[in-house]
Amino acid sequence: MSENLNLVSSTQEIIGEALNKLGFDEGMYDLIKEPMRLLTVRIPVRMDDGTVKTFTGYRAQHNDAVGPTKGGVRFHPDVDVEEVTALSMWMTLKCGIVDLPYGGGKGGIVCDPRTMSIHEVERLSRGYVRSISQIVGPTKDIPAPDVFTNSQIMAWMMDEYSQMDAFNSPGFITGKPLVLGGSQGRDRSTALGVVIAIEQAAKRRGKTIEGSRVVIQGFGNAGSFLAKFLFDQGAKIVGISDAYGALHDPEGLDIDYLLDRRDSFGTVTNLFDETISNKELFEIDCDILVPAAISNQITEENANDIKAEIIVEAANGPTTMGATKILSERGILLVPDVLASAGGVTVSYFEWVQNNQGYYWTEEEVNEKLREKLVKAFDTIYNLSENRKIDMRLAAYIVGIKRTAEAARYRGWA
Ligand SMILES: NC(=O)C1=CN([C@@H]2O[C@H](COP(=O)(O)OP(=O)(O)OC[C@H]3O[C@@H](n4cnc5c(N)ncnc54)[C@H](O)[C@@H]3O)[C@@H](O)[C@H]2O)C=CC1
Ligand SMILES: O=C(O)CCC(=O)C(=O)O
Repeated sequence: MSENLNLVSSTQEIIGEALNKLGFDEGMYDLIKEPMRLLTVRIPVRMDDGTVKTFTGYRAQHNDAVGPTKGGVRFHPDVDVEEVTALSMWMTLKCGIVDLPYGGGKGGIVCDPRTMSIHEVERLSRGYVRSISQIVGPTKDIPAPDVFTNSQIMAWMMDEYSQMDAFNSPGFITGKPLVLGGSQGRDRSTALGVVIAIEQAAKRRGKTIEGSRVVIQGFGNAGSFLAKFLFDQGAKIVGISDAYGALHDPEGLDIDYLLDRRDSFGTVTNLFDETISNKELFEIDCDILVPAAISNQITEENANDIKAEIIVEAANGPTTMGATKILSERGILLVPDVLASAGGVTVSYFEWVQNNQGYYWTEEEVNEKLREKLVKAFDTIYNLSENRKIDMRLAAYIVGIKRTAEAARYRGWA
């Protein structure tokens, strides 16, 4: 039988198991198994050549029992309703794990910004905000960056919303440039969160970052800052990739050189003649593996080829359920996405708090608060997984879904 690659049904399965272990009934599962709101929009955009092209976009709001929904917007050709739905569910789990007063949301547009001009991307970004404006807002649903979106796109989206609202609304979106109310540290927060997760995982295995051999899939916002942090702490980055291929050097890649030369979409392999495939990247001999690109990369097909002792998921949904089981049986410590990649939304929350207060913190304050939340979450989830003899993904789902389920029960929704 071929394995289940469906992101929604595999997420539903673990959520069902987590709710069951927490003692909630079928009614709660029925409420939480799908987004409460899911909007599909068609966005006409005037292209530079004068023609009009219509794009499809989505915004999923998984559950707002705890508070407004929160989550990024992805611009990618593979975006579809299944992916956006699963991503919104994972955001609920992340917010629960790091104890933020939010539910999960996520958005996406089916497009390839790598083939569009900057003006076309701006018109598309503004059109998306107009299309979803009725269901989003600083106290309803707060977007942020994700794959192939960045602080410039957040700035256009914030401006469009502010123009419609007729007053400045910095709290409408996070991941903004600093001059528009962005937070210190938001650009590197996802990577810093992953570093904290790696530190904690390494400690449990008697290892340190210094001297470890690391492979990272993806060299965008998450992957490139991560590579830099680890490189500066004395790790050897022996493999790195982008959408077109991968680089491998057993002696360690020169991360500063790669950072200098990469483009804004995290592409770096085009600079080299000798590359390997993303598939081969996962087979490289290393101590720590970090998928930091797209979903369904570690499957039953390649889980047995992985050499790393620790896997920390910076990407959303990189490992299938079947592969999670294989890796757990092989004794590999897998730190799941909903914990390891929660640094981004944590600092997004800090950004929103600062916008609401109109008072801004230093990068040291931001990083200290981020570390406190992530170390606490890691300890709770690791200890739960050890005590109950379950993998860290199920432990993370139990911790992550609890607050939403309790809030829904108090509200009388289930
Ligand atoms: N940016 C953020 O704050 C957060 C991002 N994440 C997750 O981290 C992952 C990476 O996101 P970002 O770094 O923000 O995106 P990005 O757009 O900055 O970089 C994406 C990277 O993935 C590579 N990539 C794209 N398609 C690929 C493919 N088919 N095969 C292999 N590589 C491919 C790109 O070449 C690029 O290097 C995603 O799963 C995202 O959802 C998770 C939490 C927060
Ligand atoms: O920063 C945020 O609000 C959301 C980040 C995000 O989309 C994610 O963690 O996948």
